[in-house]
Amino acid sequence: MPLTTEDLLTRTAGRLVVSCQAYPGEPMRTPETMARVAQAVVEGGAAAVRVQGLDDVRATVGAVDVPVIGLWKDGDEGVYITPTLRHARAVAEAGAHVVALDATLRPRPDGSTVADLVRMLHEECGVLVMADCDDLSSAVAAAEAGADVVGTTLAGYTGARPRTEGPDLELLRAVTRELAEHPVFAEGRIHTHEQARAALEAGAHAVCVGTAITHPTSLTRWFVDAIGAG
Ligand SMILES: CC(=O)N[C@H](C=O)[C@@H](O)[C@H](O)[C@H](O)COP(=O)(O)O
Repeated sequence: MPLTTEDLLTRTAGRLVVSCQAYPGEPMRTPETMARVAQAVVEGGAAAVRVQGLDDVRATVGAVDVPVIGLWKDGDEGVYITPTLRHARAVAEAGAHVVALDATLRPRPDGSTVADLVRMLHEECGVLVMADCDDLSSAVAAAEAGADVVGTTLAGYTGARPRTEGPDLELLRAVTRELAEHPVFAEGRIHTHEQARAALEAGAHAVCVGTAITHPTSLTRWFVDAIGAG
């Protein structure tokens, strides 16, 4: 049975989504490792997980019983999060319940629009869509295009907004106010419990945390820097 928007929203309301990603060349970058990390965060109470790469999606879908938000990062510049129809279809076929994709207003490499991607994912693949946005206008456009969930994922990474030290709460407030009933996931630079609570207070439907839970190299570096031991 495919996941419905209502199922996703019920399961994630006021809860934590955890992004489990390792980066190219890193020791933890294997699908088996990320699936284990996903299992570990689900044991801790994660309501859904977000994973990158087709093999990670396949491994994780078989390992956890929570919704899996899948994406395919192709490169690290420009539109790289599930950039084309081909990438989006592949993530859906790998088993993701929700496909996350770049929903900024920048042109996509295959000339597709967010509306094209949403239509294909809903009608042909039967999966949900998380729109990774970078500012208010892209969030409004993604909601209008029919994305099931809008995320603040790309705020601070495209030049549309300054890169705030923590989450971009100003944008989050503006998006939740403007979109009213449309669900918004707060994502990006949420590093503390207080920031997670503040994101929910700002109107987020759910909070997605990555680095501060699943990236030991960064966590270690933060401690090393804090004690001046680098
Ligand atoms: C900008 C971009 O490519 N963000 C990616 C999106 O999938 C991931 O690298 C982030 O880790 C994720 O968004 C979670 O954010 P944070 O790790 O800050 O909690």
